Amino acid sequence: MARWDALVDAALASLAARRLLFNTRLISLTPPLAPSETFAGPEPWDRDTVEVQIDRNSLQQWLAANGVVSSQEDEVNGKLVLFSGNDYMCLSSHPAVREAAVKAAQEYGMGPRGSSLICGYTTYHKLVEESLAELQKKEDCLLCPTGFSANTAVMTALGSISSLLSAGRKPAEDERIAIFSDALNHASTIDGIRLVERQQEAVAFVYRHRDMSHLDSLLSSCSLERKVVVTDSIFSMDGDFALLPELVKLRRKYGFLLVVDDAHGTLVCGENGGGVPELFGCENNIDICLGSLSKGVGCQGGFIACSTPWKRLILSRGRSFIFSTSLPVPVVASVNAAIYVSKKEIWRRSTIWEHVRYFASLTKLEITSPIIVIVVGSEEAAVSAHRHLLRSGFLVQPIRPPVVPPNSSRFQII
Ligand SMILES: Cc1ncc(COP(=O)(O)O)c(C=O)c1O
Repeated sequence: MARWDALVDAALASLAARRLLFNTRLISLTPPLAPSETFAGPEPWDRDTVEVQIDRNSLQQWLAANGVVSSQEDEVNGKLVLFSGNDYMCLSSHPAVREAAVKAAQEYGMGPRGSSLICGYTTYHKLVEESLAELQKKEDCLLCPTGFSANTAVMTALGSISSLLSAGRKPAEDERIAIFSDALNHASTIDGIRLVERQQEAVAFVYRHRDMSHLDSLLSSCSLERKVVVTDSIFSMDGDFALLPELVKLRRKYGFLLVVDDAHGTLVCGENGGGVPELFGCENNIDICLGSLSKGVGCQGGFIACSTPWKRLILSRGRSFIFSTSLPVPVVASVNAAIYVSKKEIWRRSTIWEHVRYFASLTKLEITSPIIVIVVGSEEAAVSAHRHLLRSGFLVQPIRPPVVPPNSSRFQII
């Protein structure tokens, strides 16, 4: 989007003039070797990611929580099958991922502990940024401590454009950024928007969940020029996809900046694991694609894939990136190994989708993504079903108000 490119360039020039344009400072470490072994199908360790041992006291406490009185019959053997984790690809327990973390820890401990702008950015971080940029078909990428901080960093950097271009005064109303956000976006996006609203750098418009005609009417009646639309790619509480092709059409019509949080799609969706943008073939029409490294990648951290000028702006103005310690080297080494494995063991991705189809055929529910949501209604019904599931050996966390609206308590099965 030419308009946004010009705005980012102007913001960067303003930062440069004030000597506030930062960059990461590379600490040189010997690059990690490629993992020694990958596998043609599931192995026993894959079970480690979906099975946990719970001691009897904890289990009693879980059962007793929420006012439910537990009883003798509540004694289960303590081994639970997890349906509440986000480790879609079962990569967290992969030998290559473990080995990479161990090796890096032995060689470097946790690595230099500081913000990436001070001393926390190493050859390992750079390598992972490069492979994520390639995966997301973007020019560049920035690693962040978490997916949450990636979202707030993007929002504060966006908001800073209004301040930087308003020559030292509070941005006038027509200089603010109009952020259009899906009603069911993740808390990290919402908090990021709240921050920039508080700074009077942006005005937020919340459109009804996936309602493109509502978004269209909000966009057409908004006189602010600097428009941004932000959406999750898969909504974690409903398990449905953002309508990316329709958003791309609206982007063409209005010239807004499109920001997608692909936290649940990275490695999971698309032929190469490029996420929901790859699934819909619209990577080139998404300006900023961010995500989490704690879900499909099975490790920890967040990333922002974008153009180099955007990266420069975010690392100079994204407060949750600047003022936070960078990811430890063993974690980054494990992310590097996980991405490598996901390219080699493509059966992992197809297995997820086989499971989705199998679950749909068993339950006859209309299921479209690997986040399966079963709405049970009242909190009491959810707590009682949760207890029943626990006693049957399944850990499926109920999601209740205020996270979801009253009377729509549900199970999120991942
Ligand atoms: C859509 C979405 N965005 C961002 C996040 C935050 O990611 P992280 O756990 O890496 O902070 C989550 C995690 O729950 C999420 O579901």
